[in-house]
Amino acid sequence: MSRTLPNIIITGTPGTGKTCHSELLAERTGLKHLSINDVVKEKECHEGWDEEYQSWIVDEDKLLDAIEDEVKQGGYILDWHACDLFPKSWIDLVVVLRVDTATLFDRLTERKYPEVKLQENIDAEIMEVLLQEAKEAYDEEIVVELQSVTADEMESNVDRIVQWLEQWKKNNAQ
Ligand SMILES: Nc1ncnc2c1ncn2[C@@H]1O[C@H](COP(=O)(O)OP(=O)(O)O)[C@@H](O)[C@H]1O
Repeated sequence: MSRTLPNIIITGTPGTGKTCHSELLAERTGLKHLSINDVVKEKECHEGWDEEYQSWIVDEDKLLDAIEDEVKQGGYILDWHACDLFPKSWIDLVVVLRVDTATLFDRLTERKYPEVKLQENIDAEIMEVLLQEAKEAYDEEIVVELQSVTADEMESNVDRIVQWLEQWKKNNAQ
């Protein structure tokens, strides 16, 4: 079944700006912002709470089952810190947000992340874990890496995605 609207993943290390970008993009385009964190919580797609990391232990199969019917219809912005679990056939664009270490440190400190989680996320950003994950899971030409340090960058990132969306609509017009 072909979609009349695309699905876009906005991913990156926690604190890179996924939620801010997703909300702004949803506002500008009418695409639906799907915060996977909220789905995990609300639909209980998890196997409990990890005290050390202060986060849910996600049940990926349950999560995919919970969103499959909606997402397959198209028009979703999937906002999450992982991307390689979503089937390739669901996804049209993967945006990987990036920030420098100092900025990420400040943002995560402000969020009062536990030390172990803070360090792990800083390391993941330095090692480009999410970018590699995205490139391995999807065709490289649909993976876009964007800087997300300043508000101006967020504006231009969202503008770019809006332009991409318009082009996608033209290419997929029936
Ligand atoms: N491009 C940006 N420029 C300035 N501040 C940003 C930018 N992106 C995110 N932020 C700030 O960083 C923090 C984390 O953003 P958020 O969207 O919640 O990240 P994520 O969803 O990736 O964890 C927020 O306080 C937000 O205002």
